[in-house]
Amino acid sequence: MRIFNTLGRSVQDFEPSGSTVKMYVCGPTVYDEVHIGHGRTFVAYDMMSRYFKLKGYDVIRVQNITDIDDKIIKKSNETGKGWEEIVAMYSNSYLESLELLKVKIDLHPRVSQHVKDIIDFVSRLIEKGKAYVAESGSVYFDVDTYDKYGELSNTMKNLWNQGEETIKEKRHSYDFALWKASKPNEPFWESPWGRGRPGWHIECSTMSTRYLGETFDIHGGGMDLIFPHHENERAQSESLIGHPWVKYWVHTAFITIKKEKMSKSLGNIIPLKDALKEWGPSTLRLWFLSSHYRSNVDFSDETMEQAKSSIERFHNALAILRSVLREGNKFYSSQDGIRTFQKVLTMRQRFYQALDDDFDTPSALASIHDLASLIFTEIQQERDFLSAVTAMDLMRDFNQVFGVLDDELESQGKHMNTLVENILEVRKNLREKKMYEASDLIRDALAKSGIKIMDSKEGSTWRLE
Ligand SMILES: Nc1ncnc2c1ncn2[C@@H]1O[C@H](COP(=O)(O)OP(=O)(O)OP(=O)(O)O)[C@@H](O)[C@H]1O
Ligand SMILES: [Zn+2]
Repeated sequence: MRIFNTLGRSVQDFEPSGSTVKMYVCGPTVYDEVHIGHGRTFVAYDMMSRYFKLKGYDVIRVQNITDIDDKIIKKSNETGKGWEEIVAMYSNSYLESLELLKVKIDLHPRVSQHVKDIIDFVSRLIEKGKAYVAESGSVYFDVDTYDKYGELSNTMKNLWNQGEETIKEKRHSYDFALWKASKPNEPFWESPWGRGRPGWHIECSTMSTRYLGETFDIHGGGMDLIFPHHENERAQSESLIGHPWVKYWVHTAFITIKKEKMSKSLGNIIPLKDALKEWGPSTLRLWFLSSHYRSNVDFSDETMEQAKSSIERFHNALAILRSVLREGNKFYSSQDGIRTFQKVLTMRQRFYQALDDDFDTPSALASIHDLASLIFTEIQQERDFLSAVTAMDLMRDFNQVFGVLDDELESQGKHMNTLVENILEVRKNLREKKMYEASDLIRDALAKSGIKIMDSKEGSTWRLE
């Protein structure tokens, strides 16, 4: 498997640190409704984690909720509602939307519940001489102490201007806040440096390390987060732990509207909740995954309609497969059936190769459209068990990663055994009928897909090559 790593800007072999892939993705700041731009990013990481599972890895996925932030305080002042009320309202709505969208996340840590951990993180950075306390009681990270600064985002720190307000008390204009001294009428927490609240970047360093350990495999978010958010996270985390922190930095491109990023602050959003009501989770997910996660996608009703009709097409194909499997001649295959079976195996290979190549979902989807075409023609006419059972298996794999068909079709990642056992039954049957040529064709087709069959007097066994 290969994956694009923003650190190094290249597609690299994916080698997680163990059998569990550990992922952390930056979640939303809950001061407004999440929109389909967020949804796209969350579904992209969901697709990745589903594919890892299909490949046999365990996955632990953490996505934070930013519930302390300037924008939340601003909204609270504007509306007269307490910040807790705002946070409760929008985080509930966010979690409901994720559930409807079938996005599975193991942990949703909140900043407000980790202030102690954050204070501890900041204190240790101060002890190590990487951060300093300013006159106001704010604490800043001393960027000059981290010599890899700028490596992730290709940014020159000197060009980073954070506004005049805090520059006076900072050693360098590019130092960033780890802890912000509170102003009147702002929520605050007690700390060794006086009353204040965490800066933005420190929350992700603290919570990811707390739940995933000192190194983990994937850190994700939208491309807008590469700088300064992820650059700063990396600087403070590696300064504390003293070794490389994240193996693969993965970033998603945007949903745009009239070519402009969909954004709460620009006011051009389609709330995820509304989109779910209008199109339903399957159409939305398929629409998100119809483009590569690193390409921007402009919203249009037309492409959404296309996604909707693709889902119908897949359901029709499934209905045919189910009827062939119900009434078909079980564990038997004709010459034509074997030829069709070979085609299905080629599509299966294309599907996996596409996803192995930096999660190329558009190409993977193209192979499933080809499969549907094959189901509507050859498989429907031949009604052959072997090709139908193999096609059904590929539809299951597709659904496990894309999550757009019936839930009952979700496979558990281990069903490969059942598929090969079924195919071996077909071969056994053909061999008993002395149809050795057909049986050899099946063996050769499987070998091309990396499944080696070993025949002996006791029967046939198999292994993955
Ligand atoms: N239009 C978009 N398309 C894809 N991903 C997005 C989009 N907008 C935000 N994201 C991603 O969603 C996650 C949560 O975002 P967050 O709440 O921090 O958004 P934000 O950038 O503050 O939102 P906004 O820009 O709408 O104010 C981040 O990983 C962010 O990069
Ligand atoms: Zn973050």
